[in-house]
Amino acid sequence: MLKVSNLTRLMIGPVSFDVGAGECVAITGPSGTGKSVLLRAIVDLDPNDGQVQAGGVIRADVPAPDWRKTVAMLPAESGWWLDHVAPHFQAPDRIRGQLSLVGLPETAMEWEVARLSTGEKHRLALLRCLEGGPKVLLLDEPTAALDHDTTLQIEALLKQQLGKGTAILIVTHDAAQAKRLAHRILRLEDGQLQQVAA
Ligand SMILES: Nc1ncnc2c1ncn2[C@@H]1O[C@H](COP(=O)(O)OP(=O)(O)OP(=O)(O)O)[C@@H](O)[C@H]1O
Repeated sequence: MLKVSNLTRLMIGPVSFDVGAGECVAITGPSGTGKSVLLRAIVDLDPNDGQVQAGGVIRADVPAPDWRKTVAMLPAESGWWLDHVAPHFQAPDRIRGQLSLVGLPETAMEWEVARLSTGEKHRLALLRCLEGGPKVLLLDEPTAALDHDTTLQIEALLKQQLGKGTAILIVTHDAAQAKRLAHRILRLEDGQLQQVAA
């Protein structure tokens, strides 16, 4: 589903790897090694070299906004540019019914952004990422701000996505989470990816 070939950006690469439909690959590695830089390069937020394809779409052939409909990224810090939650979604009424999947009440759609906790922002941003039905999800420490039970709830949602055939590349420092979710674990160190576990 996701095919990365000879990608280079700053201290990374060239790296090549695939993530299949319905497959979850975890990226681990020391702090500052370039895990977020790698995700940002794949989603084409920063200049980089190499070829990236997703679901048969070649990144170089489509405008960036179309690419990001196919490959959606949840950054470590999500962006919020309006005062309230609802207008950040394309179809807030439809998403309202999904808030319980991330442990939030339906009223959260009406909340002011200024009151959101870090974990609430993360959970809402994940629903926002999923709204467009991306084929590939890039997740940068999606549960870093969450308690254990909510983390498991988010993981259940991610497993549902995997069941639908979404490919997931997740950066996590949580070895137990990588074990629970990932089919393969890659470690990024010195600019290169090494498979560390099946
Ligand atoms: N635009 C940029 N220009 C130059 N250096 C950058 C840029 N963005 C990030 N870096 C540097 O690249 C390195 C890797 O950053 P990155 O955020 O990818 O680390 P990480 O592996 O995700 O770390 P952590 O686990 O702490 O989140 C850091 O030293 C960072 O300062």
